[in-house]
Amino acid sequence: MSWETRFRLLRTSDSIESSRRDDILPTPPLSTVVLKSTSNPETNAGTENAVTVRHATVEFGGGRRSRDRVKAIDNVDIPIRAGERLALVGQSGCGKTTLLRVVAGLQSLTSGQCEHHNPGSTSFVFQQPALLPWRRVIRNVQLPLELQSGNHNAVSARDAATAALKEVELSDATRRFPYQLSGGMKMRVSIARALVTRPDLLLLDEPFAALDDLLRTQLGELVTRLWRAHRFTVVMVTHNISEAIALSDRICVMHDGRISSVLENPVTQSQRDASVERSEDVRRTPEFAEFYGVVSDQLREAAGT
Ligand SMILES: Nc1ncnc2c1ncn2[C@@H]1O[C@H](COP(=O)(O)OP(=O)(O)OP(=O)(O)O)[C@@H](O)[C@H]1O
Repeated sequence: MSWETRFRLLRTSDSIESSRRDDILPTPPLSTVVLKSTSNPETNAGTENAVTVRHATVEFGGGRRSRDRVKAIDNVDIPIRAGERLALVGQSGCGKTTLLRVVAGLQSLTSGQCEHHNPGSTSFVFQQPALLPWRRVIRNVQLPLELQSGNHNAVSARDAATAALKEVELSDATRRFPYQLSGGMKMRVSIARALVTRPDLLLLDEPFAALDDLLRTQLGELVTRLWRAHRFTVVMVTHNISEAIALSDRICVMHDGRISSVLENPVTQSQRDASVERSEDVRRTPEFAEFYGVVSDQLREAAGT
């Protein structure tokens, strides 16, 4: 089955399919997933939500033996506002990645709904950049557009890839192969590849976890700059509280498959329209320290420690 066909098979779980998408796409090797979206004015009335997750439950494994079944997420309700940056935090195994995969349309639900309200595309950035080693940087970035159009030599795709690489400050590396790049450069290529389709929704699954602190901060600032420029909706999984505070508008604390609290982030809200570029400046503010304490307390409370 060609990648193009596989991508067409992926779609949002408006009415949830029972077929396992995992069977279609065992480990997505690309960071970009294009989704068809639905628009339902009734369910989005009076709101500006990009996605609404309702009573979402995902159960894995066990067959008929209920004791072997795992509820990765359990009756989760979360509206994701258009243009916001939502961070998912919580202990390992609490269901963050599963929820993100549900939003991406990569994970079918056992029950409940995930509805995308606005037409547009969704891009996914994984922890591993997963670049195709035989393709030069520019052709890696072009790939989602080629898959969308079926045209492998479109000048427009090359132009869009060139522009996306400029945005991530990699104009000098367009002709290189992935093996010629550092870890941070590979991640920037992955971000450029995610942005080249001009997504409405950007999903990040611990994208910087494998990188050192400085690089992590710089890439976080890059994502903030890109978000300011394009105002797409961002949902990000992270284990790092500082990163969640620096890069989100709301923080969703999860525990044991459930959402235990959703916190409005006062730090980025006060900085939202200010031109604070260096996240170190944000991290030094008293608001940051105070909110860090609030998020830590919520995580501890959720875990009962
Ligand atoms: N494909 C699967 N088959 C069986 N169980 C799964 C599968 N995927 C996830 N799980 C289980 O579902 C639960 C939630 O997993 P998930 O990966 O969503 O957690 P997480 O919060 O992202 O964890 P981490 O922070 O360690 O990445 C865990 O108990 C996990 O073992």
